Amino acid sequence: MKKQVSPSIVIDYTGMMSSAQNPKGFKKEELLGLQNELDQAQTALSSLRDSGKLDFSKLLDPMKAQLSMIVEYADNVVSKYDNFVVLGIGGSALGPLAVHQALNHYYYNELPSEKRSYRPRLYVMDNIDPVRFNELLQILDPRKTLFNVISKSGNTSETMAQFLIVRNTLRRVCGESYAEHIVVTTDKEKGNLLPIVLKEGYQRFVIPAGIGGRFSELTPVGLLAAAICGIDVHQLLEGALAMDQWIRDSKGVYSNPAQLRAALAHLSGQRGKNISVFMPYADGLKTMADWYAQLWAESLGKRFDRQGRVLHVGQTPVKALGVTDQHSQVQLYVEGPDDKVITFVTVDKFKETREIPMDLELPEDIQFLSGRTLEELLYAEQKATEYALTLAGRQHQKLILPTLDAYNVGQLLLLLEWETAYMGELLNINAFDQPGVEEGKNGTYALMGRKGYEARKKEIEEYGEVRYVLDGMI
Ligand SMILES: O=P(O)(O)OC[C@H]1O[C@](O)(CO)[C@@H](O)[C@@H]1O
Repeated sequence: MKKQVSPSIVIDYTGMMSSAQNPKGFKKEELLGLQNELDQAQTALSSLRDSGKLDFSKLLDPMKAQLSMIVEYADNVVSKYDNFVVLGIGGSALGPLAVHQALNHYYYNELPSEKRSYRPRLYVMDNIDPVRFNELLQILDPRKTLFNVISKSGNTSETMAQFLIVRNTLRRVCGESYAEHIVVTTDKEKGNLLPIVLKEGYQRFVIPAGIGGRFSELTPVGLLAAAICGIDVHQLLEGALAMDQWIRDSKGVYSNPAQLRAALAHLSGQRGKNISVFMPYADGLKTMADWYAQLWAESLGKRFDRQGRVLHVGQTPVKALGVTDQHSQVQLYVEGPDDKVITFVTVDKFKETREIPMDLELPEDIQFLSGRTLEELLYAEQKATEYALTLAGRQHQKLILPTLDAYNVGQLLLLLEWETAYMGELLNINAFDQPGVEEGKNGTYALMGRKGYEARKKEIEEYGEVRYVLDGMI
């Protein structure tokens, strides 16, 4: 008997399919034509999961057992600190940021303490721009701040640099108790951060070995920051588990949401749509687009297939925001090259409503706004954009969240993670590594003088001895 995941995200893929307005859309049979490959993908992913190589899914349930520890720690520290600062980059920052923005008050940090239930403000320092870094430290009192250093590898230069600066400041300001202001989330056994953690006695949370950074939001990476802000982390996991089960238990492209989304992405890629636009119509989901961009780009942008043949695949993810980008990007989406497939993300019921005041004196041409709501305007704009794209023969689909709450955000995260895994199978690539990033990391080590990288340093310094530069000399 079929079970309903409730309340469930709805995937409306009408705009991808052939219709009177857009005959260029896919026919139902085209998706069914991928079913064999999707079935093979499902079998392959299921054995990967059984063998501990798909832990973003497998460890979801066990993560529930760790939640009480995370929540207990969070509840114990919240009254001691005014600020909670995540230090991390990539998957160690984008997830915490996305969930924070989706589920907390949009101006959470500006709220008076009682409106935050006396919980700390949350900052996510995901870069090493010296101005931003200094300016953050200028506005925070280190004595009232808890820093969460997050690094799966424990080796990332940016995060280590942030950590070293903060540790120095804390030592100077807080003296012997400095270690109480640092909590580290990293691998259980590996990395350069771990020996320091063990030596200096910081509170520690573990990122499971089999979960890569961009798949790690529903581990202590994201759950701790969420629990600190009072987000319902149980519901976040419940939503994720419901989606996980839906995807693992359902068969066939027209039943399985990850198969459907991956199949649509794959077919559109084959038609030369090399760009995947992620366009939420909710400001709370703006940074979800950043999280999705890393997931899609690092997982699927690959030079080789699994047999080592050169492919150079991967759709470029583009982050957009409705309705803001209707006044910036949509012209290009409607009339520019037909190389994009657009995913709208909408919220059926916003947690707030706002009426536009009734004013019968208004000039006739803006009377239509009078007495309506901002959500009505937003929905109308989204639908109108969809229609304009359809008329222009552009493909699009929509993920509809019933509400923007922890349960549905958990579902959304898992859906996007699973469809990425499926897409990796369809492309016959390894979706879980990122060799292209390593080159840059090694180059940085070399240029910064890390031991063992001397030859690389020489190589980089000698590269481009002839330079082409326009420098304003006249
Ligand atoms: O959590 P870590 O190991 O510090 O890595 C941060 C990010 O760097 C990358 O390795 C490369 O961008 C990402 O995959 C990862 O999310």
